[in-house]
Amino acid sequence: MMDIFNQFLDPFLLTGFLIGVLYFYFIATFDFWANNGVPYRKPTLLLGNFGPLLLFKKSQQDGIYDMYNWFKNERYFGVYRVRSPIFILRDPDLVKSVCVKDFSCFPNRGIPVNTQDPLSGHLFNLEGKKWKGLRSKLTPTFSSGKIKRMFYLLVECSEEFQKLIRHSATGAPVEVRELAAKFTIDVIGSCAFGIQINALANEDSEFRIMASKLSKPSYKTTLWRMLRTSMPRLYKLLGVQVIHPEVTTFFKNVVSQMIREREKSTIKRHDFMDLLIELKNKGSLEGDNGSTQGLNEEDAQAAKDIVLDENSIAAQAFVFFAAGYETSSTSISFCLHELALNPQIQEKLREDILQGIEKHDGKLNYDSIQEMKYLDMVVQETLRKYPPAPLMSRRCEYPYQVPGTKIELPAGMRVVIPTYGLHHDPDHYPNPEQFIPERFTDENKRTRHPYTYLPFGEGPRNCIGMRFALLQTKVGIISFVKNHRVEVCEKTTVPIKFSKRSLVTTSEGGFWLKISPLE
Ligand code: HEM
Repeated sequence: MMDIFNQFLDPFLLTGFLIGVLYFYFIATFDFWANNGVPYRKPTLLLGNFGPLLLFKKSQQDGIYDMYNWFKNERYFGVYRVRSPIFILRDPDLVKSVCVKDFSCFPNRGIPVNTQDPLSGHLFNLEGKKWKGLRSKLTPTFSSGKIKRMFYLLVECSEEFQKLIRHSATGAPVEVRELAAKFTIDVIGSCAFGIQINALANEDSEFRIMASKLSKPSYKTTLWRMLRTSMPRLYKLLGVQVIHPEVTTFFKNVVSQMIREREKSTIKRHDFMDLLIELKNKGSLEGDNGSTQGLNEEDAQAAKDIVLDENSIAAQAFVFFAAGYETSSTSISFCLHELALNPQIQEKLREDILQGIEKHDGKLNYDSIQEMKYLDMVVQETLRKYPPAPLMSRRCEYPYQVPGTKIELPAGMRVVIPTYGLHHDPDHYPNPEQFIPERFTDENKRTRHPYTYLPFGEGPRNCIGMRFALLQTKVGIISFVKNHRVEVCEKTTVPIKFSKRSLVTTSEGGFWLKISPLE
């Protein structure tokens, strides 16, 4: 007996045994799709079907596009991320079922979160009743009325932005993403945190430093993210903090200081910080009895039960910043890139913008932007060709029979909506690589399935900041195009190469363009 035990302790045998256990652990799930009659591709040990993405050989956009095209005639297919099966939808009717019709089965994204992180309790991460309560509470802060009152803050930032654009219009190549990011950092800083950051003027602004820590993930955070999807239990057990502690401390301090200042002052700025503080102190917004309207009794109670304390305000302001600054600045940059490649579209856009401003006594106001129809089409086409979020995720909360099939997804299954694949499918968008704003005339939109266009997601879990995001993206584009021409230069990359590391769709080497003032 002792002999067998000693033999087992032999380092070679022990290593062999452990390798065997690990091998069976990693392949144990690999028959899941075959057993369920779902089309799939043979996965690779340790990486599943995500090898090129996990090893940074491909961008998320290219990876999703390839997967989407593996099964051209199917409504759905299965893949493995490391060892976890994931169900991917191709049929827009199924997207509608998951996001809207059967939302009660898919209310959460299923991205593991470590709640030890003080900023983790934000809307994007929360689940179940906590999410529903907070979403109902926050929705009125994004109403068109509230955003209209904030518009003057966007105009202030746009004026600073135009000075910087004028300064950069020397005819030499300019990296426009850097400029656009300074603008969106200023806008979100001003509207969400209530402070004038002045990233546009101040190269060393702390907000800019924190923003770059957020958008450029280090090798360490990338590895943690891999662990999060491949071994969520271990990830939670280790209590890993994906957000850098320095970033957490910074945002928490900014918010506590702001709350203290605002509570002493009687001046209203009408920004998100004012609204969040009002929610903290009064439970709902003045003149708004709608935050619990349309909810059943249980959900209305959940909304009332949500108490916004200082930590929670910091977490919401943080997610508005994290979800809003880079998505909008890259959208502005992609749009400028396309305008430089398509001078006739740029000309038509400028006319639309100048006419809109002229109609409103030469002023850029909220209403004039709503009337710029061609601008809206250009922005929609930009978000189609370059959706900032290339995919969306949902988790099945209880066994779900996929409509029109005999397939039953078990509780816990991740379902992915491949936004980038749908936006580049020639069956929905002929010549998908061409930039054609006319795809978004009312008439053309009516000819398409609405669930083939998903830049802001869909259903009750869609982007709460959509209205604000569109507004700041449009103000950013207007600031450029109104008085300046953008052109390609020797440093412009055509076609764009997507970054292999970034979670948000962006170009690998930046967006280099030439800016010149209009005569
Ligand atoms: C062009 C800019 C933007 C794009 C393309 C975008 C896109 C998205 C997408 C695709 C989602 C996930 C939707 C889903 O799962 O169905 C999302 C969620 C979210 N976005 Fe945005 N976003 C943008 C800007 C903003 C801004 C400016 C804010 C805040 C000020 C914001 C706040 C949020 C929040 C809080 C969520 C989570 C909502 C929830 O889970 O209830 N986003 N966004």
